[in-house]
Amino acid sequence: MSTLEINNLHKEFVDSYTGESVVAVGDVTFSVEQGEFISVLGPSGCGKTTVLNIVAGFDKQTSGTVHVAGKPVDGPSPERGVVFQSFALFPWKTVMGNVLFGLRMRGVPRHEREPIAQQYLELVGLEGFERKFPHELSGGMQQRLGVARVLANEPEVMLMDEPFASVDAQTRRKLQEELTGIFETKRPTVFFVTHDVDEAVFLADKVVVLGARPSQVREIVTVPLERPRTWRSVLDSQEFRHTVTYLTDLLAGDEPGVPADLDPA
Ligand SMILES: Nc1ncnc2c1ncn2[C@@H]1O[C@H](COP(=O)(O)OP(=O)(O)OP(=O)(O)O)[C@@H](O)[C@H]1O
Repeated sequence: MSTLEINNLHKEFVDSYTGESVVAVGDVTFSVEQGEFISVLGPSGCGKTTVLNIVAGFDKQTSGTVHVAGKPVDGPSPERGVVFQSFALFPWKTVMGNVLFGLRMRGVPRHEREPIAQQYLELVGLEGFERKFPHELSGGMQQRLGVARVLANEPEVMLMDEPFASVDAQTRRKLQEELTGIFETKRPTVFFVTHDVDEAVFLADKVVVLGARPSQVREIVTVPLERPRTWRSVLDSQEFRHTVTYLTDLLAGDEPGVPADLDPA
C-alpha cells in the first residue's frame, strides 16, 4: 500500500455566475511511497494546486479517489500538513508557539510538546529564535518555521505548494539544500508542486509531469541522483543536466531530444 494513492482524480469548477464549468483536473492517477519525495511539474493552469488542495482536504474532487495511509481523504488533517508559499504562520504567536499549536491540537501531552517543538526548530536551524515573532524573521526563516510546524506533527505526507517562490534566488537555493538535508534526515513523504524544473529535479526522487488541461499524468520520471545532494555536486553531474533537459523538452511539448553530448551523429 502506498502512502498516497490518487486514482482517476477529476475536478470541475462551476462558475456560480455563468454556470460554465472548467475542468481543472482531467484524469490524474499516481501514487507516492512512504519516505518518497515527489515533485509535480506541469504547464501553468494544468491543475497542480487543485490536486494538492484535494489531497490537503481543502477542496473536494468531482470524481476519483484520494487515499492517504489507506484512508480516504475527508477534509483537512494534520496528517496532511501543508507548507504554503505565503507561510501562513500565526503572527501573534512566537516561533515556539507556532510549532506548539499543532502539537496541542493533536493532543500531544503537555510535557512532551516543548521538547518535540525544540527538536524540529533545531532541525530547521531556528534554535535561538524560539521567542521571536514571525515578523522578526526573514522570509527564508519564516519558511523554515513553516516546515518545522508541519513536520513536528509527523504527517503521513507533507504537501508543499511552491514554498520557495516568494524568496530571492540565493535564499531559495539555500532553502532547497536545507529541505534536502531535512528530507534525508527524517524521510517524510513529500508532495511538492513547483514550476521550476531545476528545483523539481534537485529535490525529488521522482518527478510527476502533468499535461496541459484537462490534465493527465504525462510521465513519471525517476531522478537518477544519489543522496545526500548539494547544489555543488548536482550541478556538476551529467545525470542532473540530462534529466533537466528531458523534462524541459517534455514540458515544451516536444519529443524529448537526445542530449547533444550523447548524440552519435
Ligand atoms: N476555485 C476555482 N474556481 C474556478 N476555477 C478554478 C478554481 N481554482 C482553480 N481553477 C481553475 O482550474 C485550473 C487549474 O488551476 P490550478 O491553480 O490548479 O493550476 P496550476 O497548475 O496550479 O497553475 P499554476 O501553475 O499557474 O499555479 C485553472 O484553469 C484555474 O483557473
